[in-house]
Amino acid sequence: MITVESLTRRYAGLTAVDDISFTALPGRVTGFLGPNGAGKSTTLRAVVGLTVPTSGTATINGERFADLPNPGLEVGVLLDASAQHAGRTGREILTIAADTMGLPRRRVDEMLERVSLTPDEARRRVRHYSLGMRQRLGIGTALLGEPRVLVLDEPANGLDPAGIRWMRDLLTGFAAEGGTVLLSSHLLHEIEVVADDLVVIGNGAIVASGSKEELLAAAGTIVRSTSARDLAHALEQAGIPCTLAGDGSVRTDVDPARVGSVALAAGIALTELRSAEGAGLEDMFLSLTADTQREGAAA
Ligand SMILES: Nc1ncnc2c1ncn2[C@@H]1O[C@H](COP(=O)(O)OP(=O)(O)OP(=O)(O)O)[C@@H](O)[C@H]1O
Repeated sequence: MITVESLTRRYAGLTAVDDISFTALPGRVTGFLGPNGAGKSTTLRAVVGLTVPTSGTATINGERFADLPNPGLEVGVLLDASAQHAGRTGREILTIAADTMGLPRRRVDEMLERVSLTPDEARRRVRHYSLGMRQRLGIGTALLGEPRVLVLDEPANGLDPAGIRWMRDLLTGFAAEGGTVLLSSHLLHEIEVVADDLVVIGNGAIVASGSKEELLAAAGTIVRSTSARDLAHALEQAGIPCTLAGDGSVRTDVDPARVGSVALAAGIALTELRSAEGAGLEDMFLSLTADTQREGAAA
């Protein structure tokens, strides 16, 4: 289990993460989503001890990462697949990791096979690896110590379609055996398929968290008109809070019938009116983060 409690991280003049709390539970895949610069990497780095919080805590099974005696046996981490030493071969990287964790060398061969790196690829230097191969090696390093917790930043990055499916099966299988997975991704379809729980962050603050089903069901109404601004104004005049999403739609928590009657009374022609339920993660994401999206703000 990963527990983040009142975590704040400030850099000179900027609060990257502002008093956030959430948990990633065993047996579940928790997807961590947010627009560029929202604070995802900062949070994941704090969880694995690479960033010191300004205040608050992040713990893995109740312990701070820095206090874990042999962290690789408890938590597998893949934050930046390109951060591996480019001059070493894939096999050398896994061997060094196995030695550091006190694992038998045979684990290296098992892991190369598990992440589908061939003996020939394992002998190549990492600088000659494709992004997808680096990602596989990174996953291999993360899984080497058979940890019960995984923390992954954009794990599907660079993988081909078969690789993405492989990663998906690996993560759901890991959670099905009781493991805890916390992963960030911009690939919303991937998150939608793989995640049980979601934590959505915008501008350093949590804007939503809960089970995927709960969050997708509570998505409200999506409406479009020839002028989104006029529609938003009419809804606000009628006391209905709404947001202008980055894709030009207007989102609100009230039901479609109410929105339709306000539009009719205001003489606004609608081009789309529907319940957001079932609209999927992308719509939910855009509506929740509308205030913090660069494109949304520009629009
Ligand atoms: N070492 C640092 N020094 C100063 N500012 C930083 C540092 N690391 C992150 N930031 C700032 O903190 C904010 C959050 O960055 P972070 O990398 O956590 O976002 P993110 O959600 O991972 O974004 P992306 O989706 O683009 O990867 C950004 O404004 C970023 O510029």
